[in-house]
Amino acid sequence: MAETLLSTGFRFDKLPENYIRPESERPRLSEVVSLKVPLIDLDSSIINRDEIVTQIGNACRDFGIFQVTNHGISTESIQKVFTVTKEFFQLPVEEKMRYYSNDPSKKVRLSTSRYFNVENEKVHNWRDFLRFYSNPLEEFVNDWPTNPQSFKDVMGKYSRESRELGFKLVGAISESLGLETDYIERVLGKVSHHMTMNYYPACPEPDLTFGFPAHTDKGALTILLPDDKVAGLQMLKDGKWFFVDSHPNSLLVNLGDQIQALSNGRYKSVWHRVTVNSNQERISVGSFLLPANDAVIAPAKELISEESPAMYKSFIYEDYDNKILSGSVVDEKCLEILVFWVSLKTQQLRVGRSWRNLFLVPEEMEVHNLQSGQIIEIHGNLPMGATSVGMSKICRGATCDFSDSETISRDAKERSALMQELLMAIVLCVLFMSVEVVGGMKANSLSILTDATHLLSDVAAFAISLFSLWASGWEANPRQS
Ligand SMILES: O=C(O)CCC(=O)C(=O)O
Ligand SMILES: [Fe+2]
Repeated sequence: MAETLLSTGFRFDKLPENYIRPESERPRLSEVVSLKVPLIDLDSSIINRDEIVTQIGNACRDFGIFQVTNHGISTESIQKVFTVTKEFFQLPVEEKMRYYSNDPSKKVRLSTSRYFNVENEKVHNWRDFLRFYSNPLEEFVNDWPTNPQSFKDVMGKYSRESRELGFKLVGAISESLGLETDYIERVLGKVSHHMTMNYYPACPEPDLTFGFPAHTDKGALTILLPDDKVAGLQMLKDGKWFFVDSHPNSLLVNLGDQIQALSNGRYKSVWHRVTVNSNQERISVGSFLLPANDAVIAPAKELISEESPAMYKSFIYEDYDNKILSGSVVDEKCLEILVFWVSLKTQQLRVGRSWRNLFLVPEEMEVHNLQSGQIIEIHGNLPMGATSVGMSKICRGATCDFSDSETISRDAKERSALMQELLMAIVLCVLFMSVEVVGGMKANSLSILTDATHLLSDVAAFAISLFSLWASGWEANPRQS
């Protein structure tokens, strides 16, 4: 196990084979430029609260990530968090290994790469991390590291402060959606709070790997202490990756999947990733607000209307979390699994049988009225350069059963059968058309020739339908939903 940790003091001069990403998945560092994300001053004695709420709402809508200043956490407290983090990763390996585990359900856990079991990964990421539960503090603090000595004091204080700040922000986010201030907090229930200390050592070949590959955060809200001296955090905006420029003494706030679901997709959990650096290590500390395991997450009914139907099926957070921890949605946004996908594929296709009258009539898609047990579409929404498998799923009541290879293949079979029928219709039309063209010319009959052109328009219509069916099998990605 120890050999998988990176924070051993050993300096590699070449990237080990099992960290090298395939060509198409590499970070292309030289092509990425910086982007300033909105910077919001939370001092309500200077700025009117309504204005703060509006700014937060705009940032959530347009970026899914923003920075806050005057957040109430002292620079000294933040500095101490960085120092403790650095000291922890500098501890001798044997000392750190007391906390090492590959089991993602552990409440205090040092590990490496992503959150899942590193043994199941094909390609690792250039990152070690310590993740620990932090709420209620009394329940978990005893199991936290005792070394460095100030660990419990510093991290206990910061976790309490950042959690409180998280709740304030969640309140403002609720208001910005036109909901009651405590709406999101009520839905999240007895919120869990986790902290993660990330350590990205200097990397010999940063162009070939990631510190943390593209992902969205699974919870409601993340408050991140970014390393403002060493760049690394990138976000996806309008299909392009940007380095996030962080303002000194500010905290980065990014939305997680649960806010995307609760807001019925008005706000998006932001795709982000971390790249590494050839001569400098990088540190960051995340503070994660997560729903209670039994919280039922669904789009707020106030945000559902005729024009804006429910985009997500309701689900129980624990099922969602288990799906992520299983590692089976690596590189995908798990939330997209719950999307009601309004497209030709989920609309009922009624196919007229006559070769002249073959047509596709989409029946009313009753997104709001989908009952438990009905098939909804899942589609993996992948970061650029990654590959995915299209998926379908069946939801039972509020919970969702995520296993669906059967439905995937049934769906693909249906599509392929329809495509064959359309193809047959096109062939028949072209045959008849050819006969009519030849016959019409021989008989000098304008009416037969006109009928042939009519057939040509049918062929065009079938071809468009065929294309639509084919395209409905494409998978979504961060650029195209
Ligand atoms: O290290 C960073 O800047 C980001 C880390 C992150 O995205 C996470 O812990 O979820
Ligand atoms: Fe993250």
